[in-house]
Amino acid sequence: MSLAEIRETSFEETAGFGGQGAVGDYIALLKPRVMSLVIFTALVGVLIAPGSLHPVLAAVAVLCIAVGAGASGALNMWYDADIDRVMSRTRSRPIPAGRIEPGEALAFGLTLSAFSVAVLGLAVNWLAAGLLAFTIFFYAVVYTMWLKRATPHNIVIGGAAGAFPPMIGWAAVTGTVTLESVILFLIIFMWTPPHFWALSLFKRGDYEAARIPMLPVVAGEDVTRTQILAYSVALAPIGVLPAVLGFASLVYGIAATVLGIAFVFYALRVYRRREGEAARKAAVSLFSFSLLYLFLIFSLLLGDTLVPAVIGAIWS
Ligand code: HEM
Ligand SMILES: CC(C)=CCC/C(C)=C/CC/C(C)=C/COP(=O)(O)OP(=O)(O)O
Repeated sequence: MSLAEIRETSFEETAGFGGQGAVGDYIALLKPRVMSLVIFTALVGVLIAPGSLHPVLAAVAVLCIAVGAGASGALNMWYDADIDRVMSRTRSRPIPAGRIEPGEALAFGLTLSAFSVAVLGLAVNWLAAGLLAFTIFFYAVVYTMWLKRATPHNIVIGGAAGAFPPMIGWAAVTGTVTLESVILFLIIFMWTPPHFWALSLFKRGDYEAARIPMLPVVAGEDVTRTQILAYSVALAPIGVLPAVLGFASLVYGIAATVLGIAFVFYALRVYRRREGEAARKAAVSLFSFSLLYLFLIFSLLLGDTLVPAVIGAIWS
């Protein structure tokens, strides 16, 4: 996280300086920082998929995924305003802080959702649009309205929503869902639990106060540490699969192996350091590294496609 969150400040707190319902508050409803990585993974899905999509349509596809992702963030904030009001990390968001009316946020989220799905379907293809609609529904309804408040497995199942964007990007170009796009999905799916549980270890008090059944609250910190390690150990080889299956290079394979080992190393530190400031620092480090890991894995996949293309263009 931006370490802004660790410092108890957030983008949402800096937004809204222009007064009630200012543009900055509407941007904050889109959860721009979290969504930036979501959008990057979708962009990589578009750029590495085989086949050709006109560059303008490719840009439209990424824009629609970005708007749809932001819209689902706004719907999440509309529904979660009651618990966001209780948690220190989220209480300055536009709705709990009273800068945006809940009804306005709902209308904003629904309008952008419908707009992004319709434009993607009309301009690109309806498989990608259907996947986008499903992802928005999964995050805003299945995760936010149901799982988040119902079960400590909320992240594992609900996290699937965050894993769809590269598959949507891939489908925008190819019109299909293939093994390659399923692997991209799996990487993010296995990455999400350690990403979030690391944060929840040092934000446990917030979730307790809001009565959200996150794993450390319900099962305890030791179980959470074991789960983090288990998912990290599973993630490391899945991150290498693109090279093993032949749709990424040896360079990618070596780099993904090193990154996977580093991920397990950070998870092991969380597992071993259980007390006081050392425990908190280990969890913060794993959370920060999780963001770097996903960014680098998708950057490497992009490099695999772009570098040969650029070299080819220079030589020809
Ligand atoms: C259900 C799944 C997920 C949960 C519960 C979750 C939860 C969180 C939370 C609570 C934060 C703290 C900061 C904030 O509110 O801005 C955060 C930060 C972040 N998450 Fe996740 N996350 C999930 C999935 C994802 C996915 C799939 C991505 C990207 C592919 C992602 C990317 C990020 C980024 C980039 C940040 C840092 C934001 C900043 O700089 O402040 N997250 N996540
Ligand atoms: C294309 C598309 C629709 C993409 C959506 C991608 C997606 C579901 C990303 C998950 C991001 C996230 C912050 C989840 C946490 O919600 P939370 O409510 O637990 O976190 P909070 O407490 O910060 O609100």
